[in-house]
Amino acid sequence: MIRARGLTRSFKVKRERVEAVRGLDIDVEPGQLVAFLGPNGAGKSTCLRMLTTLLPPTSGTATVAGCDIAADPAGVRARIGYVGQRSGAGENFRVRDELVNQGRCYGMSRAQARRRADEVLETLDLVPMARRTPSTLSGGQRRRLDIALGLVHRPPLLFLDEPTTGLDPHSRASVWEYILRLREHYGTTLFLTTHYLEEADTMAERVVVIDGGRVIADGTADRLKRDFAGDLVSVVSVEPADAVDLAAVADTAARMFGAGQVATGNGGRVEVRVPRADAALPALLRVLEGAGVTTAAAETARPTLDDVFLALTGRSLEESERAEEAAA
Ligand SMILES: Nc1ncnc2c1ncn2[C@@H]1O[C@H](COP(=O)(O)OP(=O)(O)OP(=O)(O)O)[C@@H](O)[C@H]1O
Repeated sequence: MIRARGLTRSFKVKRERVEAVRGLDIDVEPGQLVAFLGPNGAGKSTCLRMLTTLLPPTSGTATVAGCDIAADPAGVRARIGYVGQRSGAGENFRVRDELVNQGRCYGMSRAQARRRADEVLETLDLVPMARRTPSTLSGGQRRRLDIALGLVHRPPLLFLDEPTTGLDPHSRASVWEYILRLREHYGTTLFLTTHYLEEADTMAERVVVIDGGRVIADGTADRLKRDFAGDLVSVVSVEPADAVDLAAVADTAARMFGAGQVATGNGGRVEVRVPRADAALPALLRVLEGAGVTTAAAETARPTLDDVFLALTGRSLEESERAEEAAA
């Protein structure tokens, strides 16, 4: 459904050159739900805008829904839907008329466009809002209208740029319900961007992590966690922090388990990342006991996609988002 090779885009800002996307290679099979995950400015929207023909690449090639983005952009546009970050709906027409107008833009007859508008209103549970103007809708309803607008011409492939950003948790869950429904009922291929880690984790079958314009990881959330993060085992000793050499204990543990990350911290805490916590915890406790450390508490945690991002980049995606929000 999508095949991109070496897709690159740079911008000139004043005298500086911004490399927004640096050589994107990606293949997406029909029916897949792919989440593009990355921090602000990673290059997600620029990738989407190139794949949807809204922005020409500086170099590279891509075929989307069977059409080449450079040679046949009209063919691409006829076969895809695109829901951008900003709402595509106007303010003057009623919801149903917006959808009918959209159908007409895609060359449908008035009767066809009306029929199709009614179908998408039904699919996205917008029938009660059909006679209202978009400005009277809630954030979540409006987002559903945006998705409906992207679906009027029955595209087999739908791009969504941050479909849930700015929505409250209830509306986010509802938008996801409709996204998943599209896939289940119509087999729509879905390619979306998000910076919500839990969404990418629980909803997408494939997560493509992008940072600094480059894909740095690509796979199922479970696979990425297994390959790049591992389970976290934390053990707290009862000894005062300086009574035992916890760093030496942690080093021993790391050698035993091939641990990815080891940390010893305040309050006599030893943390190791291991492929399997259930196997490592008893052995770690034995190592600690052998070193004369009495354990007060031990716990294990499955990794998150933020742990994957941290392992790959040395930065926490969640923390960088919080810092940006605080600065804004
Ligand atoms: N039209 C433009 N002119 C100049 N620079 C741009 C333009 N569009 C994007 N950029 C720059 O390209 C880089 C990637 O931006 P992009 O919008 O693709 O990131 P993103 O991952 O979608 O971020 P966000 O999550 O904030 O939407 C950023 O450094 C951005 O400032």
